[in-house]
Amino acid sequence: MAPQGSQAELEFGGPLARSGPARLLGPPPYLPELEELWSPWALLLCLTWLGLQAALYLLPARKVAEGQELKDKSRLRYPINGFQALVLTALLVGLGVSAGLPLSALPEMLLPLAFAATLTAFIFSLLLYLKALVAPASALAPGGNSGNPIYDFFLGRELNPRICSFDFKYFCELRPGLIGWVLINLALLMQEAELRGSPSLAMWLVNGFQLLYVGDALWHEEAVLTTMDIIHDGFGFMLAFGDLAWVPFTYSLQAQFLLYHPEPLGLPLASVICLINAVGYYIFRGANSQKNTFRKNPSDPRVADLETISTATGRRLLVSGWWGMVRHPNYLGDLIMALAWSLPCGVSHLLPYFYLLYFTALLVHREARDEQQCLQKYGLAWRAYCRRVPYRIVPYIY
Ligand SMILES: NC(=O)C1=CN([C@@H]2O[C@H](COP(=O)(O)OP(=O)(O)OC[C@H]3O[C@@H](n4cnc5c(N)ncnc54)[C@H](OP(=O)(O)O)[C@@H]3O)[C@@H](O)[C@H]2O)C=CC1
Ligand SMILES: CC(C)CCC[C@@H](C)[C@H]1CC=C2C3=C(CC[C@@]21C)[C@@]1(C)CC[C@H](O)C[C@@H]1CC3
Repeated sequence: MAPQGSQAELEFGGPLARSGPARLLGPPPYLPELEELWSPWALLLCLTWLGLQAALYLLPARKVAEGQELKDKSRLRYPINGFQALVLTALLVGLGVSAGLPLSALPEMLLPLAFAATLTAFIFSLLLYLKALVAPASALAPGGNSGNPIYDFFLGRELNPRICSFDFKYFCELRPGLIGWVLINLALLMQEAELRGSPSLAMWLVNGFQLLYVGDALWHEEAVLTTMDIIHDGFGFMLAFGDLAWVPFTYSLQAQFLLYHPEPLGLPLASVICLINAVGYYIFRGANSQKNTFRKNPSDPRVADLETISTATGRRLLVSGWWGMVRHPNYLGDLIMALAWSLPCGVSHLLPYFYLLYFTALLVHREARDEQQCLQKYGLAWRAYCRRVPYRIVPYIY
């Protein structure tokens, strides 16, 4: 007869008991069959989600912002209503759940949903590639026009593909993926509550931290207009897949892990993790806001006293404040937050640390690309900045 303790464990873990203890070494317990990946319902759900977010994008916006100047000296206009889309989605989901929408069934569909999102991104990128074949040369991205169809399909030929005022890259960068990510997290939290009686503290922390991150990105939506993704990169498979499939399904890995491997977390450790997230967010937001304020209005009293270097373009570079500490203080804050998102999952497995490792690689690569572009833009002034602020992301280390 099984001991009582193990029966109680089954009651709480229920069907999740199949996942067994988290192991770092050894082969994966099972690999999905092809039939487990494909579901027409998942595709329908994925397209409905995109349709809903597109409809919210088209609603009247509190502000319409102008993008950076393009090759032909024109500027595109972008609606600033991403935060509004997040709030309206939350209201719609809340209404749906109270009317019986089985949100907690979503975690069971993650694999076919991720497959459907990848398929959608692939077909969408093919259409974008075809659209770019008839676009004028001035509309092409500097990097995605090599003539090699596979390379151009991957990196994206057209810089700002649009139909009328609907901007596909700007839409995908922030909305379906980021809002989808917090929705998946919420579904995992709800399923944990159903299975174990209430969500664990670790699950609350991961949900709270990542909701703050997504809310912050949508609140400061205008800042995305100055990122290299919008200004420099074409819209091809890499970004479409990244935005629509990679972000929601891999950025939610910590919450996915916690559902299958509950991690007991005491209040003292939880407080330390909250402090780490708060420090990361403070640096991330402080650095991003300081640069955005300075770029919008260098005489703003919050940045007017900071030391700067002049460049031949007429723009100046900050060399004190956050941007005098390292050359990418915002990346440092982002990485500290990434650590805080993994710590609630304990240290028994590498999977919850996947985001931290991938993100470190992404930011190191991104920093190198940005460095290259700044060197081209600012020449000697950039070299002077690098001498003055020698570290890239982590003071005294890198
Ligand atoms: N979670 C995720 O997956 C990802 C998150 N991110 C986050 O998104 C945010 C935006 O990142 P990203 O677009 O890469 O780059 P940044 O916001 O760091 O912008 C880089 C640009 O800032 C300007 N700049 C650099 N140094 C200075 C200075 N000293 N003074 C004034 N301006 C300066 C330059 O542009 P210019 O001079 O033309 O203004 C440079 O090209 C970051 O917080 C990052 O951590 C980014 C990628 C992925
Ligand atoms: C598929 C590849 C491995 C890489 C794909 C990269 C994309 C996932 C990221 C490229 C730049 C991004 C940015 C963000 C999310 C991830 C992607 C799309 C933010 C929106 C995250 C929130 C921040 O506040 C702003 C970021 C801008 C860049």
